[in-house]
Amino acid sequence: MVSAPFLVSAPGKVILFGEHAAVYGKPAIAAALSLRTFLLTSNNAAEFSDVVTLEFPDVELQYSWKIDSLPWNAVPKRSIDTVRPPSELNNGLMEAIGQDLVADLSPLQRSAAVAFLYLYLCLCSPDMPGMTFSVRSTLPIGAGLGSSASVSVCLAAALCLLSGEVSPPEKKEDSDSDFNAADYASIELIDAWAFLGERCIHGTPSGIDNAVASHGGAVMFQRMSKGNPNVRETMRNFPPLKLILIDSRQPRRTAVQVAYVAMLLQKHPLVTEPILDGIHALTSEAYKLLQMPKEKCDDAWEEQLRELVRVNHGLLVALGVSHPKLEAIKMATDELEIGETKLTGAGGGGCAITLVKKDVEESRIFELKQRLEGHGFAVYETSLGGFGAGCLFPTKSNAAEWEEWEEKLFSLHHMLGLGDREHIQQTVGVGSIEGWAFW
Ligand SMILES: Nc1ncnc2c1ncn2[C@@H]1O[C@H](COP(=O)(O)OP(=O)(O)O)[C@@H](O)[C@H]1O
Ligand SMILES: C[C@@](O)(CCOP(=O)(O)O)CC(=O)O
Ligand SMILES: [Mg+2]
Repeated sequence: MVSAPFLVSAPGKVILFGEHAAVYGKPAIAAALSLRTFLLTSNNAAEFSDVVTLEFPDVELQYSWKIDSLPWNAVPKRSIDTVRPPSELNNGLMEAIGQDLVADLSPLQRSAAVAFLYLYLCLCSPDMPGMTFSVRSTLPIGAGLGSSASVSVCLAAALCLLSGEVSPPEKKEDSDSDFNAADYASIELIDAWAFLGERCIHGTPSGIDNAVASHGGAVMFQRMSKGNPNVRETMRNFPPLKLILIDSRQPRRTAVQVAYVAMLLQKHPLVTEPILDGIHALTSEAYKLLQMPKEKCDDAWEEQLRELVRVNHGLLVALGVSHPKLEAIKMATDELEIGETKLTGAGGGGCAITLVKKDVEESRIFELKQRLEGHGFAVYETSLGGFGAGCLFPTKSNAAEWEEWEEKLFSLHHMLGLGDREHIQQTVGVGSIEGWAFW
């Protein structure tokens, strides 16, 4: 069991193939992003020792609850012989959280607050001290890069650490080395709790986003039904793909997009099922290609991968989850013959990825960026396949900084004038400062 203050962090993700179909038990391929979410857990001052507080400045949310007014009685009893939480939300607890505890919040804020309350009530106890949970992210929110899962993983990790369900990770040299069984068990547990957070945020997640946000790297993921364990194949020799990530800046919510596909499937099963099967088939082909030894990754290999990107986008358009702005991005990359483009994540807005052709001159990529930025789109430079969830504790060498971080980086009050989210990555970011350890 650890005590505050401490930081946890988890990455966003890019789905390369298979979004939406993943919700229906088809395989999907995704990789962790270098853009991440950070959560600071700190102890409240004495006068606020009876409240638990959320500070989520990215969604302009600040909310406190009196700890003893929370519905502790509605928390389901955990079976003593199962460590992992069930994969379904408990209806009684969801009803007890209901609308009253999160009144006046926008849907964007409410889903995050409900995810927090659900995990807090399940993992903590009324006798814990008053604490503040402050979230900041370098990820765009609601843009298909798994911000919800990275927040859910951060919440699950912090609350599991506080309750003693997991211990801080051993320090490792890099993500692939030094397998540690205790850390593996811990991150599996964090992943399972984070899945429930994702359920609170968008109803029927496949689990791929929280799997990548907790474990990091690149994975092939397949959700299994009837209590069978999900498939999660780590793709170790993931080839270095040249990708451009473009945010249409069109806001949308995953919950709405996923519900739309569910409606289509119910209304036109004979039409929709073959589309999902087509996505399944192309993801399986892409998986084989991405597993090829390096010497076989030639021009023909690259072309096949790009073709699959194009087909995947076409099938997502058929499912009705594109958006005119995503089509404008695709058209620009097609016109400049940069490569093949698909939407990534739930679509309806948010991000697209372009798999760039090998021989494209930098000047054309520059032109593309200018054109896209001219339309108000954001072009992200990021790398794929990094670390999963990790944590950072105060040490002798960083003790002086903690107070400043709490005040200047994570507080809603101080943050409002600050603007630049990249500041957080430079100040406490993974890779920017020493001391992070990953499960
Ligand atoms: N930085 C953040 N602070 C607070 N809540 C966040 C943050 N990022 C994401 N969320 C939560 O995740 C939701 C967005 O998730 P979603 O619609 O799945 O989009 P995506 O995961 O593609 O970004 C928000 O409504 C909010 O509840
Ligand atoms: C549409 C879906 O396949 C991915 C959603 O990702 P995001 O929330 O848009 O980042 C849903 C899921 O797999 O849970
Ligand atoms: Mg999401």
